[in-house]
Amino acid sequence: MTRVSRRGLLLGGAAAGGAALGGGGVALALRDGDAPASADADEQATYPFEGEHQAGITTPVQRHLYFAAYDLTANATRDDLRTLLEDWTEAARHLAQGREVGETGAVGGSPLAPPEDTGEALGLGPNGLTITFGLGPALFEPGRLGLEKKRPALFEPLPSFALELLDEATSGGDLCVQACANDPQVAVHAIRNLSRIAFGRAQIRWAQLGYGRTSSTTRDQATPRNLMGFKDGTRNIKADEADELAAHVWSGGEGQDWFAGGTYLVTRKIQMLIESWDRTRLDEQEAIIGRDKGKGAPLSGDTEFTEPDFEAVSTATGDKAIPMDAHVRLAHPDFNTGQRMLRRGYNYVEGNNALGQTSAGLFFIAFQKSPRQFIDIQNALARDPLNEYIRHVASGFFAVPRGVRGGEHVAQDLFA
Ligand SMILES: C=CC1=C(C)c2cc3[nH]c(cc4nc(cc5[nH]c(cc1n2)c(C)c5CCC(=O)O)C(CCC(=O)O)=C4C)c(C)c3C=C
Ligand SMILES: [Fe+2]
Repeated sequence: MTRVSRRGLLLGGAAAGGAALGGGGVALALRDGDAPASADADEQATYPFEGEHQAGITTPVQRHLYFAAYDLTANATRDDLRTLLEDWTEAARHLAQGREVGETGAVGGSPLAPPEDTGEALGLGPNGLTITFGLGPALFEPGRLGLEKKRPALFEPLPSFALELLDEATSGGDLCVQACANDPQVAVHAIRNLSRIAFGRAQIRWAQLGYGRTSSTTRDQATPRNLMGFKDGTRNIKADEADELAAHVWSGGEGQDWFAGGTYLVTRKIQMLIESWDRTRLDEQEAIIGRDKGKGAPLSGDTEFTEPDFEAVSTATGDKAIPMDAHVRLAHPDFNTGQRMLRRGYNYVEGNNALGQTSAGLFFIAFQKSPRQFIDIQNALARDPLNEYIRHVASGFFAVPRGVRGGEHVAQDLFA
């Protein structure tokens, strides 16, 4: 289906049917847990689309995100869903290698017909693009697509949470696609072309652009900062922690074989009251998070990666060094029956509102084997003083099927 690699075009080479990147060994194929080591390597990186689990979960977090949720058209059938996932899988296999969509790509077709590929990624490398597909709970509603008997036991809509102010129009969805890449245009190109492919079967319900990762999934990546200025992702689950991934991220299927090796994806658009935060004393900011703002160490002391000591007492105040309601205490596995999650969020900035306040925040993304992990930790955060400075304004919840192997399409066993 794919005509030519985008890099092949940049180098002036025709590469019909060739490797992901033409031009004398410029390709940099990485395993899912490996991070590229330079800017050029970032641009040339490719991650395998196929694997035991979908890419874009443990993959070293790329710099940009374009996330889209889709609704099936009102009269779409189970067969429409299956063929859509088939077509999306085929396109994603090629996009992940930095190749154009369609037989004739962006400029190789008839001048009398619209091009098959939209073309804005011509000349850009693969940029480590990963495409991750998810299914929304409404697909399993009785009487809708005949999939009710295939619903994983834990896949119920999320409950409502304290203080959230969700916008329905930018929440939920029947399907989701997470595109992550080191170049924003590459991520946007992927979603745009997948949306074209969906035409007549599904349309975008909401989409979110994110920049500046707010977590790391490998030890090679420095911990990035969120828009509150704090290092975020220090204690995230890392790609090489196989036992932690098995314990907290990969589902056993809940009696549904098609879902074994999958995971649940929760997104939360969390608006930050940036201007109020910026007028808050440094020591108060640090007490709210429970970590030092400079190096990211827990307030109990030492370095970023030192385990927090929740019993340590501040000699200055006689109180607990990490306050009883600090974010990192409330979210820590020790106080949440050992539960953890793999976080993979991004910053977002969307101009200003009518009051001149910055419309910015965290597009929180977490993968977990059970929705309970998110629910319990989010409930624990109900008394987080951080809530004075944030508001959850949108929510997404999806079942992410296992990865595909040669010739398969995403969620193939769902239709068996
Ligand atoms: C329900 C889950 C979580 C939401 C929502 C959430 C929002 C949120 N978090 C920060 C900033 C930080 N979070 C940190 C750690 C951390 N946060 C969660 C969960 C949620 N956060 C967890 C599970 C953890 C790790 C706890 C642990 O195992 O120790 C940190 C510290 C650095 C780190 O470990 O990542 C920061 C900083 C913001 C600003 C925010 C909402 C806007
Ligand atoms: Fe957090």
